[in-house]
Amino acid sequence: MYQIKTYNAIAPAGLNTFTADYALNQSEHPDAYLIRSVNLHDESLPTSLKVIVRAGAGVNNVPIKQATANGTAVFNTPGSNANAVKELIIGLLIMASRNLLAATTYSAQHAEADISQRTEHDKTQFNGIELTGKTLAVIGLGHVGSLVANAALNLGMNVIGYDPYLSADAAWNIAKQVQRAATLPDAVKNADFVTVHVPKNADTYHLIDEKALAAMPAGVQLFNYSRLGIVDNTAVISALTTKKVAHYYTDFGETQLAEHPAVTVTPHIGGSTIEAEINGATQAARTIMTYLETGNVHAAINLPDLNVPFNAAYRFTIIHQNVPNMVSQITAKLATANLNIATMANAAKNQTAYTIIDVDDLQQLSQTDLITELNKIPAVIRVRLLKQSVNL
Ligand SMILES: NC(=O)C1=CN([C@@H]2O[C@H](COP(=O)(O)OP(=O)(O)OC[C@H]3O[C@@H](n4cnc5c(N)ncnc54)[C@H](O)[C@@H]3O)[C@@H](O)[C@H]2O)C=CC1
Ligand SMILES: O=C(O)CCC(=O)C(=O)O
Repeated sequence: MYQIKTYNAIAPAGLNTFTADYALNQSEHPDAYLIRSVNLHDESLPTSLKVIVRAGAGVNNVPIKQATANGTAVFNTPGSNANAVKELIIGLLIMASRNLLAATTYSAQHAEADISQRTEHDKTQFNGIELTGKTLAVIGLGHVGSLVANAALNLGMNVIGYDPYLSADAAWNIAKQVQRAATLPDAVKNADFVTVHVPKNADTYHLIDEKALAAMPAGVQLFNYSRLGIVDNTAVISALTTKKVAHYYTDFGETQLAEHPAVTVTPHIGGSTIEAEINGATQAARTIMTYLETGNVHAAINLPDLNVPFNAAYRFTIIHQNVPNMVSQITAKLATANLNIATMANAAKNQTAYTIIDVDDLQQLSQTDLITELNKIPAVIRVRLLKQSVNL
């Protein structure tokens, strides 16, 4: 039985994806964590933990280095909530352009009997603009940014994208009418609206700072549905004071933003739709099952892709440092045990490498001995022995 520990509210419809071989929240020694936004940075990871899957996109709440050192694979569920964020951004763009917040607040405050006459007089103060023909800068064109860019094009907006690290796969998703900017200032210099959709990391901390704000035209409206810290809130408050920025919309509240009349804060609800939560939990459960049962890896944060059909009786999966001479040391251990290798594959990502070795004959006695021997190789981080679940 595999043991799963969940954090945060995980959609039950997604958890139902787990087969009867999986138990939820029943053990102090979990094989897997299925999480959303819980901050794991201050927790020590148990040695039993083989995989962490974040249902959602951002993994800034996961201590990746510590996980890798523990031999724990880390995944997210790319794209599972991107449509939810896109729809919210489009909703906010419409809200921003039609002064909907002020207009509905007015109506709530004027419920008197003769309101209809007064409304006809007062409504001009809520005159809006149309999005068609306006310019939107999209910073980060991954799963969320590409959907936002394409939807804004469909509303008749001019869309300028900036993403210096755009993957070839992600580029396929972007409509050709989205103009590519070579620099952040180029992307934002004519923007009526700027929306940021990048991961939080050392490079994106304060990506939107005083300098980036200075490059925007006066009266720009800014959206941060990525993470706290990607926009320098102090710089934004100054820019709001000088009316450089007309309004700031964000999913990430902070004391200095509270009650500012030109700031709208939503409580981290970008991915909070029934559909997105089910997508994320389902994708996370599938990722956990694939990794625990086959060791195969696709799009992990800290391991290379390695996908080998599991056709043999046994499989060793070995996470190790990406240093010379590892494969020969590993195969030497198997040769000493007189084992014939059916299939072997190896790949590396940054400082970490991953090796899969399939074998058909493995005596019960030699299993523990071999795992002990493989663990003795200095750069080995974690060895797992998987058994084929169906009889071959
Ligand atoms: N508010 C919410 O509830 C949600 C927030 N998010 C946040 O949005 C972020 C983006 O989500 P996805 O689009 O799904 O991720 P993604 O990984 O598909 O796309 C991120 C894109 O940002 C680009 N990028 C990285 N550094 C950049 C930089 N310095 N300048 C410009 N582009 C840069 C990458 O090349 C990539 O194309 C997540 O990391 C997460 O923090 C995502 C989903 C829900
Ligand atoms: O609703 C959630 O779990 C947060 C979504 C999010 O911020 C993300 O996917 O990065």
